[in-house]
Amino acid sequence: MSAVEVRGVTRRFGDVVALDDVSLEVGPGELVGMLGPNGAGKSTLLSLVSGQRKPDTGVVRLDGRDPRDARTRTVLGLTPQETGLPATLRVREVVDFVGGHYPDPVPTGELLEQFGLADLGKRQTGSLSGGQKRRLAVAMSLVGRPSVVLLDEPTTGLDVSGRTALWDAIREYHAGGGTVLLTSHYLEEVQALAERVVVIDHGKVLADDSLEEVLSRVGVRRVQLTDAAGARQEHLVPDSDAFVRDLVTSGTEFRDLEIRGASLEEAFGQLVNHEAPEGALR
Ligand SMILES: Nc1ncnc2c1ncn2[C@@H]1O[C@H](COP(=O)(O)OP(=O)(O)OP(=O)(O)O)[C@@H](O)[C@H]1O
Repeated sequence: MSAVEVRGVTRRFGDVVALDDVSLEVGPGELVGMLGPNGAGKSTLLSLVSGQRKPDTGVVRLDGRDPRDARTRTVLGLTPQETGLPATLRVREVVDFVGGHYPDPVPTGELLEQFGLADLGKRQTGSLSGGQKRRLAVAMSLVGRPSVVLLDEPTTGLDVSGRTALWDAIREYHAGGGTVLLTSHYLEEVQALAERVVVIDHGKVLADDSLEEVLSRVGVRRVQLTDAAGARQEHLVPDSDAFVRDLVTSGTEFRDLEIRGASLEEAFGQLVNHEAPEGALR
């Protein structure tokens, strides 16, 4: 049985089609990264999987059951994009409160230790830095020993060491058999963590495969050259051999030709800008 199943799901907000016939399955123990530009539909998808919203059409299952049923959600941990922590409650109190909703929570001290928050247990959450709040928000998603965790941009706003520490915590959870579906704007984050990447734009799944496979299917090459006027030009092309043949045939003057594979950012840009070569995507 899939940990997460989304089948033929459409969700509109007024005239906006946030999700357009989306299907996605995440198996138990998988770690899937969801990428897409602002407004692509990622958070909407997570809100359906976590039972906060209902699809207009289609089916959403969490652990084989309806996520709108509170009993289903005892298997779920969630870090939304923004967490409204009660400012006057202490860190320990907030973790105790969330853990109290689950049958077998991780002891609060243990969890705070794991997330480098042990010294902050008595602090009111309103006094935490943005990065500390973010760490607490991710820690809270794991307090109930969930089998599935949804993380919406878990490391946004964190410095490099904070990000690395959270990656380690996510990896540890995953190594223990946990299923993770996360969104990110950091391609390096998806590359560092995910085995599989789902690219969404305008409410549609553009690609769903291993990161390497997605990149190779995009197959973008970056060609740089200096033209007759001495200006450096850059072209992102699907077939650099054909591009150079055409260049030479056309008699255009150039020098200092350089060709290399595109970076992740460039490849992702091609994917979501619909500039990918015909047939490049599934
Ligand atoms: N409650 C709402 N009311 C109206 N429109 C909404 C609502 N929630 C989302 N939308 C719209 O649905 C689309 C998808 O939004 P969503 O938040 O799912 O995108 P996202 O991929 O998570 O973006 P981001 O990376 O910026 O978080 C957007 O056009 C957004 O404006």
